[in-house]
Order: sequence, then structure tokens, then C-alpha cells
Amino acid sequence: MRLPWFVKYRPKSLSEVENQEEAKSQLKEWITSWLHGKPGKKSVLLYGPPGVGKTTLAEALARDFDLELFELNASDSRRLQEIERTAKVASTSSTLFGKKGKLLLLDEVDGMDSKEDRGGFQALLQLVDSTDNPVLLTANDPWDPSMRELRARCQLIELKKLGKVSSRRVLKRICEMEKVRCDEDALNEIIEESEGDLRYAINALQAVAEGRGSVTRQSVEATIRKERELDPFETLRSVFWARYAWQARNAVSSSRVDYEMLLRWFDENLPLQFEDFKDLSRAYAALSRASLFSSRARYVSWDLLSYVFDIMGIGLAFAEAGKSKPGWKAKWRKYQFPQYISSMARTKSSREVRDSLLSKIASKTHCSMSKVKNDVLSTLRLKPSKEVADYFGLTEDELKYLKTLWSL
Ligand SMILES: Nc1ncnc2c1ncn2[C@@H]1O[C@H](COP(=O)(O)OP(=O)(O)OP(=O)(O)O)[C@@H](O)[C@H]1O
Repeated sequence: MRLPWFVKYRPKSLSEVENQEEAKSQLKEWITSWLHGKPGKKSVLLYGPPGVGKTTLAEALARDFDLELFELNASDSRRLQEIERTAKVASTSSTLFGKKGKLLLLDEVDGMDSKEDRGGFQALLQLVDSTDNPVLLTANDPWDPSMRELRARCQLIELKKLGKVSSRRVLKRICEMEKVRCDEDALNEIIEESEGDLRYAINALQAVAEGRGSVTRQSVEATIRKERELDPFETLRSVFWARYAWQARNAVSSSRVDYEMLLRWFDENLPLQFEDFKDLSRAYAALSRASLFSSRARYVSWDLLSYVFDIMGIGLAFAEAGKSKPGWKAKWRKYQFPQYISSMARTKSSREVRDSLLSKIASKTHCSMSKVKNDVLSTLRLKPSKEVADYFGLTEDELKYLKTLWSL
């Protein structure tokens, strides 16, 4: 299996990490103080925008200082038992392979909900205070109020957005290793688009270069535009044809179609995509979880949206068991419009109908239109009957809209 380039070319040592000189020297100082038994703060919170090298730096630090890395990924770190178990294993087990010590890495702690997962968050605070091993936390946004208690306990180290010169150096090196010819203005375009996110830049380079062998400004523009303007049919195809998890996730998260509508598109088309019953049932299991997280995201925390993308994209892309076998080939399918949307489209200008329905109910119930939309229609589910139509003065189209919602 071919690796994504951002994984293949991830720096192995601190010296290969571009740009972040200040952060590197602070990290080295901190880990040296641990190795001498006198750390100032026991934990470091490494923060900065996505794709600037937080995880990469942590891994390179462990390698350079010959430390065994215990890593908890974002979803694990939300679970109390996982945090406690990892901390315990790290503090009690002896190091493997003659390593000098251990380093605990908890990625994306700002994804934790300190209110929702109070137990997990308390365990994290406890770990940060009383750890026997150096702990590195990473976050995109450490200034969120929920991070206050963590901030106070950690040494803060900032990673800056990567400059254009550094990004260019990394991309050029990859082009050399992959023997890809890349025009200067094509590189400029990728770097401009990436806004300092090297993971995005490397992914874009790979997406353009693969299958072409050279990268021109036109091919970059076409790929980036295509990525931005994926239509639903294209999104479906990109997910079902994806060979890597990141491709599937990108297809969903960069789609122009919003994620709730995408759930309907997938729902309609899964039976067309999957012939095997077990594949189909795995796909529906993933879709129902994605749908669950989509409503939780709305009512609990928008952070959960990232699971919708993961489960919808990656879960559906790899529901087909045969995909992991050699010789697997993507099958072309003719996808269809979701019934729900086409029935709505048949009622003339459905948006107008919906809005006038909302405003009629809102004025009778003394609520805002958004309250009616979120609570009255989706949760309380107003039953479409003649009495309801008379009471609210609904037109035939508005009643039909209500009936469609009711049947979902
Ligand atoms: N400073 C850097 N020098 C060289 N390569 C880098 C650097 N920063 C990022 N990269 C490349 O980009 C990829 C993504 O970096 P990494 O996962 O460390 O970012 P991150 O800051 O942890 O992002 P996120 O917050 O989204 O997890 C790496 O695998 C590596 O290939």
C-alpha cells in the first residue's frame, strides 16, 4: 500500500523539523531537565495551528532522546480509563529495548470536553500534576476557556505557522525524492492555498502529482478547484473509491454539500454501492453512528463534528471487506438523488415553503423561527393533521412539507 506523503516524509529527528527553532530548543531544555530529575513543569502544552508539526515534534523528540513514546490519540484521550491506564502502564512498566525513559503524548487535548467528560478531564489534570514521566499535550487552541486549568499546570510552547520558505523547502525535497517535476508557480499556488498548514500542502502536492508525474499551475488549480467544488455525486464516488483514510475524510469534509445532506445522499445510495449484505450492514452501521454524532454535535458540542466526518468518510469508504484484498477495483455506479430531496424539490421552491411554515408556527407559538426549526419541528415533531393546518393557517404546500418531515 502506498503511504500518504505526509506520513512517508515525516521528519525523523528534531534537526529535520523545519522552522520551529524556538520551540525545539525549549523542548530540548525541558526534556533534559526531566532526565536530570528536576523538571520545572512536569508537562508541556505544545500548541499551534493544524499541520505545523506538533505531533511530528513530539515523535522526533522521543527519537532524539531515545525515549519510549506512549501515545494516546484524540479519541482515546476522551476516555477516563484510557488516560488512567496509559499513565499507569507508563509509570510502572520498565522501558523496552534499552530506552532511556518514557514520554507520554496526548494529542489534541482541546478536543476534550471538560464539562461533558468531567471524569476524563480530571484524570488528565491529575496526570499532568503527578506524572512520573514527561507528558506532552498538543492543542490547536489553548486559549479556549475550558483549557484554563490545563494551561496553568503546563509549560506552554508555541509552534508558529510555517513560513513560505520552509514550506517550499519541504515540498521541493519531496518532489526530488519522488522524482516529480514541479513548476515554481505551481508550488507557489499550493503554498498560498495551504496557509502554513504543511499537511494540507503535502496532500495537495500528492493529489496533483500522482498519476501525472509532473505538477503545473493548471493542474494545481484544477485539483484545488475540483476539491472545493465537489458535487454530491463526486463526493460519493471519492469516498467509495478512496484508498486511504485521509482521502475519504477529505472528500467528506471538503464537500460543498453540507454534512446533514450528505448523510441523506449516502443513505439513499448505500444499497446501490454495496452488493454484499455484510458490507452493506457495516456501511449502515457507520452511517447510523455518523448520524448519531451529527445530532450530538448540534446539541452537545460542535467538536463532535469531526467524528461525523471520520465515521461518514472513513467508515463508509472501508465498509467493503474486499477493498483490503489485492486486485480490488473501484466499481462505477450510477448514484441517485435522495427521495427526500426530490420530493421536496417537487414542491415549488421548498425553501420558501419551509420559511413561511416556520414563520407561521413561530408567530402563533411566540418563538423564534430557529427555535421552531430545532425544537418544534425536529424534536416535538408537530403532527401534520387538518387541525394543525387550520390552527396555523397552513397552505397545502406547507402541510405537505410538514408531512415529509413527519415521515422521516
Ligand atoms: N515543521 C515541519 N517540518 C517538516 N515537516 C513538517 C513540519 N510540520 C509538519 N510537517 C509535515 O506535515 C505533517 C503533519 O504534521 P503534524 O501531524 O505534526 O501536524 P500537527 O501540528 O500535529 O497537526 P494537527 O494539529 O492537525 O494534528 C507531518 O507528517 C510532516 O510530514
